[in-house]
Amino acid sequence: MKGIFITIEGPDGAGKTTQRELLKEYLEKKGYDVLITRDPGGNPISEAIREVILNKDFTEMGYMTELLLYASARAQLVKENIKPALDAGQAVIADRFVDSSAVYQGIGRGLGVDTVYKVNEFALQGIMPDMTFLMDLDAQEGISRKKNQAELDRMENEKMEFHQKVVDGYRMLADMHTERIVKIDATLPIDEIHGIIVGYVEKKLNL
Ligand SMILES: Nc1ncnc2c1ncn2[C@@H]1O[C@H](COP(=O)(O)OP(=O)(O)OP(=O)(O)O)[C@@H](O)[C@H]1O
Ligand SMILES: Cc1cn([C@H]2C[C@H](O)[C@@H](COP(=O)(O)O)O2)c(=O)[nH]c1=O
Repeated sequence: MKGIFITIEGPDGAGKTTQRELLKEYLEKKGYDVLITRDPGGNPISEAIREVILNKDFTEMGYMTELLLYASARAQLVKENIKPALDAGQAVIADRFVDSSAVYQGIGRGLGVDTVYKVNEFALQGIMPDMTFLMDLDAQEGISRKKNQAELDRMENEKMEFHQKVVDGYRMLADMHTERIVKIDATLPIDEIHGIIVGYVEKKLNL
């Protein structure tokens, strides 16, 4: 049996992790075996790559290096965590996936969305999300939600212009993939957003 793969996307601080946890609880109550994970991360190798990518001292990192490091972390995440879980029939909920690369590296860094998907083809092993929820929030509001502004990482430290490109890129991607990506107003209260997500998931899973 093949499981279901749900991703939660959006700019930094948009509420992705909050919604991932609530959806996990909901699906577990419904009897699903759930794996939650994050990209980059989710296993020791991908977490180690994450440390390198987000290190705020590595300001000299090239955009192509950045793209390849995200793809490497994702290759290990797919191999070690996501593929085995889906093969075992689990529900996988990931905080970010390849759409983040499309938007941050493809659009934000200007490498091009096609280049991003081409590079990631090797990492994905044919796996794409069944459903994606986009937490749609303006860039400034997302960054402002981060409690400790002194601890912003290398990506969060980018100029507001970059973060706004990311937000616009997500909106464009959602408009291009309405069959998979659901855009949600992330300024709504947490419970209301959870209710909207549950509505879509119930429909998809016939719950
Ligand atoms: N709908 C909401 N309205 C107001 N605040 C929210 C909402 N959802 C989450 N928050 C708060 O915003 C902050 C960031 O939330 P969260 O960590 O879930 O975002 P994130 O998108 O996972 O962030 P990151 O991109 O850094 O991983 C937290 O303090 C959280 O409690
Ligand atoms: C997967 C992925 C992520 N990013 C960026 C987005 C965030 O700024 C960080 C990840 O931090 P989070 O706390 O897990 O949200 O990395 C990216 O630029 N490209 C990607 O593919």
